[in-house]
Amino acid sequence: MSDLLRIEDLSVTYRTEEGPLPAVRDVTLAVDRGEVVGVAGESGCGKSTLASTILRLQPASATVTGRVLVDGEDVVTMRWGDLRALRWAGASIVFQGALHSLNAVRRVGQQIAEPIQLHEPGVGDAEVERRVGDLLEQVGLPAARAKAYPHQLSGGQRQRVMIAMALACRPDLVVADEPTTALDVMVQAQVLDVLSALVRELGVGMLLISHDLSVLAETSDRIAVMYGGRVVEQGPAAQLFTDPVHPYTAALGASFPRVGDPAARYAPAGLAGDPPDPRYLPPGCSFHPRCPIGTDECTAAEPVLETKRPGRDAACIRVEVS
Ligand SMILES: Nc1ncnc2c1ncn2[C@@H]1O[C@H](COP(=O)(O)OP(=O)(O)OP(=O)(O)O)[C@@H](O)[C@H]1O
Repeated sequence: MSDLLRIEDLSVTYRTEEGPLPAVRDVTLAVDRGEVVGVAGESGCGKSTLASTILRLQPASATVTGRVLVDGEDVVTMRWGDLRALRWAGASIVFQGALHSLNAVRRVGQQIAEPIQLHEPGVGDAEVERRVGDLLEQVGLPAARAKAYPHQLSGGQRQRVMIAMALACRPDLVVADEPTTALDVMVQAQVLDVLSALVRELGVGMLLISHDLSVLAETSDRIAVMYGGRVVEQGPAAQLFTDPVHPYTAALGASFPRVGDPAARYAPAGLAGDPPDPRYLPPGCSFHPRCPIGTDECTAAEPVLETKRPGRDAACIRVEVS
């Protein structure tokens, strides 16, 4: 129970005009201090829903069951006052597309200072300025860039500013949802290196979300792979990438070239078809219609996530325990 983040049996269902849409189903996951846990999967598998629910930023149309414990406190049932205190200071989030969310008419230093001024009103101006300079240097930018406006920075530099903002109040936990997707692959790798090194150095825990398994293999300690709203495999990052247990992980890993390869693609090349619509999940294993080793047996029941090899969990009846 000492995990910084502990997600237990989390399910998130959206109300839609066409009926309930179960975006996240029975997810259990933990992140410790100084640890980077990657969450991988194709578009629509529930990664962003998971990320937003951790800080209770999910839309009002979402019904949440299960628990999201941050430092032992359940975010799902937390009172608003405690939730406000938690955001930024206890846990912060870097969103997908954050690149465009900086205010164009304010200097980036002012924007990094804002969460500090809001959450730590006792900190004086000189100290705030010093911390902003330190944060910029930590993310690999000169402190003097605090005076720059967003348009004076490159995409990679702006993303570094977003990371500095996320770290401004010294949170214990950072949730990063596709933080570098808009950047070219070389810059992506640099920004992620900075981010994961900082997380380890500062003892922060990070949940890093990406559709690209190779990116996660380079930066995470452990990885959870999602499909159809569920975790279908989890284990140590390097092993999961080089020696996948679940056929979906294997397909996902084979589809993405390593970080830095300019030929990076965004769809699993070896996999026919699309991920399922969560409203109309196929019976049994939701991956079976696309699975290279699926049989009729796979349609009978949804496979449970179980330990197949030491430290390696997968939800697939076609994989023997060994
Ligand atoms: N506000 C919403 N209302 C209804 N359905 C939603 C809402 N947000 C997401 N969904 C649906 O929930 C499912 C999971 O979406 P989510 O964005 O969490 O997946 P994702 O893996 O992060 O994909 P992406 O990388 O494309 O954002 C999808 O079927 C999506 O259409």
